[in-house]
Amino acid sequence: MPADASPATDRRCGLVAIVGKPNVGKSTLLNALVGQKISITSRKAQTTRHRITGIRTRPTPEGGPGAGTQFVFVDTPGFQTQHATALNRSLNKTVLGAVADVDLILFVVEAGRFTPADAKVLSLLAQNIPVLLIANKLDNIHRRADIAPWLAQMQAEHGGPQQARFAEFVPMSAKNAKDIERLFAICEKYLPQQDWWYDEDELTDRSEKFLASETVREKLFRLTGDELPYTSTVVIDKFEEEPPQRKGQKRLLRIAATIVVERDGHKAMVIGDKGERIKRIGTETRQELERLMDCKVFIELWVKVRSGWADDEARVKSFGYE
Ligand SMILES: Nc1nc2c(ncn2[C@@H]2O[C@H](COP(=O)(O)OP(=O)(O)OP(=O)(O)O)[C@@H](O)[C@H]2O)c(=O)[nH]1
Repeated sequence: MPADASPATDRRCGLVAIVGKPNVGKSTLLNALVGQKISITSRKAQTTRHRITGIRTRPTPEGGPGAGTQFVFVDTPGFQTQHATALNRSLNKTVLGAVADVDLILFVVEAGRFTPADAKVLSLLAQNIPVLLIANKLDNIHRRADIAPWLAQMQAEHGGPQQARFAEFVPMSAKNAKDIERLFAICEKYLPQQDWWYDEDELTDRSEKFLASETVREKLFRLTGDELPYTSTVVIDKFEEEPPQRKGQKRLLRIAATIVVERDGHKAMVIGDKGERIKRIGTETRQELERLMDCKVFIELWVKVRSGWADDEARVKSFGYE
């Protein structure tokens, strides 16, 4: 690096979306790329349209001091759901907005398979953004030679000079550390040269609280489907941290959140039959927060109807931890 060059010129930073039909391995890939702990700060101007699910900053010492690439992974809720309605939901404009102006899209399929559902997801992606075809679960293909004809076919159908839909083809396994390294190296060049938006390793209380409300919100919409209006909100009423009681234990977060809806009907929808749905929202939120923040979580969820029903606020369910 020349002596007068600013470190920022050796930095890259950009938004990456991971999309694909359910069960192709998106969460596994995201976890492998981000690592176990999520580093997140408050929203920055550049990303107000996006919900950040993870950030990974990888220094490149050979580029000089401070050089490296920051990958900012954005959430694509509709693409990530485990339910059959996922594709319908993915048509939602909110979801499409989330991948409309990212720098790179990782389009995940299972190696050796390209189904109509995959084609549907692909058709929803903006044309002007580079898309990498991630042929995941390569370890399930026992003879590597078996994958070659399929890749050749994919190249012919989607990668030819007339139809360069995929910028690159990446056969890999999200469970293989070497493949993840290789994927980083491939992705890097698609992110613009600019300074990082986030500190390399920042994690604040405020951001954890933000992450908690975003996670409840995500589970809420994922588990209620299309019917619940996006005007429903989540308010964090309590966010308290207790240090570990003993060595080797994890800290505990006590969280209370209220889901605010507009109508009684929406409240019933959120609560579900015998409280099943809200219980699931709570359980999935707890599991995800425990994984993301490496702690124990105790979460209480309440549902409130916005218009003058404050007194009717019902404690629906509380969840413990072991
Ligand atoms: N053999 C193998 N299995 C994988 C790989 N990646 C993911 N899986 C498995 O595939 C299943 C689905 O993985 P997820 O990461 O939950 O998939 P997803 O696309 O996030 O699924 P949804 O949340 O339903 O959209 C899990 O059982 C994973 O363990 C891989 O590279 N190889």
